[in-house]
Amino acid sequence: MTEAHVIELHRVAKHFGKVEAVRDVSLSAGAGECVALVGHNGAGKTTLMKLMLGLLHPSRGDVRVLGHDPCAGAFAVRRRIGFLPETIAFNPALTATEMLRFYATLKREPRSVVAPLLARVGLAAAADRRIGTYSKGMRQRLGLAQALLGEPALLFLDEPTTGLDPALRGQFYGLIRDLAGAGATVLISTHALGELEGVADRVVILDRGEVLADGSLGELRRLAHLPIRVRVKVAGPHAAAPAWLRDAGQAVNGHHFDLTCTPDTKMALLRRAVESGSAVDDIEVAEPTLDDLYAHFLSRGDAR
Ligand SMILES: Nc1ncnc2c1ncn2[C@@H]1O[C@H](COP(=O)(O)OP(=O)(O)OP(=O)(O)O)[C@@H](O)[C@H]1O
Repeated sequence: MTEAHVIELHRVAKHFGKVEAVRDVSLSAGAGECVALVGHNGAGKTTLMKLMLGLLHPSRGDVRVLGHDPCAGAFAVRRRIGFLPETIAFNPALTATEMLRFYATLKREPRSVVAPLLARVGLAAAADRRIGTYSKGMRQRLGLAQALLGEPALLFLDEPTTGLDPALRGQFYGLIRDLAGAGATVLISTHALGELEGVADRVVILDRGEVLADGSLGELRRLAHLPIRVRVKVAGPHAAAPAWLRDAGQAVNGHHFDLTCTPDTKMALLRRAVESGSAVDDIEVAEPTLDDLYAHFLSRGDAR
């Protein structure tokens, strides 16, 4: 196995009876890479993760994880993998320390790893409280601590931020960035492309079991070539606005014109607005959001 191939899927398909959950998917991930699997409900994200975890056999194609067939179930490979499932149920009567010690035993890790791990996910102060008293965010961090047992080389996180508030989500992603920075390969599945800026090195957009797009957010933005929206506020009424603005823009509420441009024409448009002097009061530039990007690729999928 080379560094470039911590995960390698070649033309993988998975059928459940007549349901084609995954169709002809090829993807790879290298050491230290954080890859997001993004797609609506039923797109095939969990199925793909289960295939990589060796919990499902592919109907077709080849899956290699850390250089091995995950279905072989070799303990030496499994112990290098961490998994945070979409829903994880802990015994509410146990404390976080007791629960993690139990998981540490399963992974053949010493008990001494538990306290530092709980501190790492911000649960040191609550380590000896029963899990039944934990908030959703605390349970999620405990789930992450469980996944981090044994310093895994490969982490699978299935919709890890569902139900977390923005501050906790930020902390969670901070931890994930640190792990990837330390060389772990991280695979995150999510519905929310919008929260992946600065987190994922690569985004794989899935739809009905197929890969619609695979690249960094920058690459996907370039590929989509979505328009940039520019809103210009004029000093007086619409009719008194400079002629170029009345020709190129769409008049909206009161003193505004909406225009669109591309990355190539943006600066020329802004210069023109600035050169209009006191006739222009303000300029707002709205780059396409990640949600716009997601909608764009999904609409291309619909056109197939
Ligand atoms: N064990 C199974 N038996 C039958 N169908 C299944 C099974 N597991 C998954 N599917 C189907 O495969 C498709 C993909 O499901 P999967 O859970 O992988 O999607 P997902 O992208 O993870 O969705 P979600 O975001 O809702 O978790 C769905 O149509 C689902 O109903």
